[in-house]
Amino acid sequence: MNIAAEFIHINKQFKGSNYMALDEVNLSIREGELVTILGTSGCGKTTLLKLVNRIYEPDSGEIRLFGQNIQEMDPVKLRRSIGYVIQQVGLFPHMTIYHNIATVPKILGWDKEKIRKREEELFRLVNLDYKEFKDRYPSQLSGGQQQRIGLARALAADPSLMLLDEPFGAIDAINREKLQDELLRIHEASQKTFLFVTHDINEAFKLGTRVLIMDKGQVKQFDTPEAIIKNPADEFVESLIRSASKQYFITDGGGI
Ligand SMILES: Nc1ncnc2c1ncn2[C@@H]1O[C@H](COP(=O)(O)OP(=O)(O)OP(=O)(O)O)[C@@H](O)[C@H]1O
Repeated sequence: MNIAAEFIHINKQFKGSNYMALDEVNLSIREGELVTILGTSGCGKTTLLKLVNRIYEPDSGEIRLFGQNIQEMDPVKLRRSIGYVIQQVGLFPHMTIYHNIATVPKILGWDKEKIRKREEELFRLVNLDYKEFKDRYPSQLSGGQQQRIGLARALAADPSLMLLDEPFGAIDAINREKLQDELLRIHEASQKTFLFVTHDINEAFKLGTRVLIMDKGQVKQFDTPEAIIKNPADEFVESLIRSASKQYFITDGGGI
């Protein structure tokens, strides 16, 4: 299987800070994986994502996407080739849902018919009725619906990599479960590589094909949910698992 993203000796320390936001991070992520990134507040999860779309630059080290060093890529083109979903959604308030989703396809020069077909496909994918929602403005949608549109917009130009930073963090528990199930379905259907930041342990273990556990800028463990539960790498990982709700760790089947 191809390698989608590689982090090679990545270090990052913010100006004025006396510790490393990322400390010697080495990772290799395969194409098609849904990697969840889990850790305590301030451990470097968001920084790791923002290095991938070059909102931040590392102090040292190299990041490769599909074999290409991102330092050698034009940052604007790079960002257009990556889907990015954040907790605050970030839809343009003065644009209809249709035009929000069409932003990147328009920049890429798609014709109207191609955009319309893609929109219909995306609405189906995120489970919203095209006719009902396309002409609404973001403020006329619930938080969960907005986040679905955020997801659709990020997927619009068929990016090979999706970065998701706590996308469901502000959604109530019931809708959050639904969105998680939809995300799993979308990932399965798209076979794209997803990097998903969360501080919710249940979410990380439910969604991740592999879970990346971080603490103080360092990778503590990177493995499948089952392997982490069976063999936590150290006390930090063990205590994280212990602190999780019983939902995914103690079930009738005895596992996740
Ligand atoms: N732009 C910045 N300038 C200075 N320090 C920063 C900046 N961005 C992040 N940091 C610091 O780097 C460290 C890692 O931050 P980061 O946002 O990556 O953490 P996180 O794991 O995503 O946390 P959370 O779960 O709370 O969002 C923190 O100590 C944070 O204060």
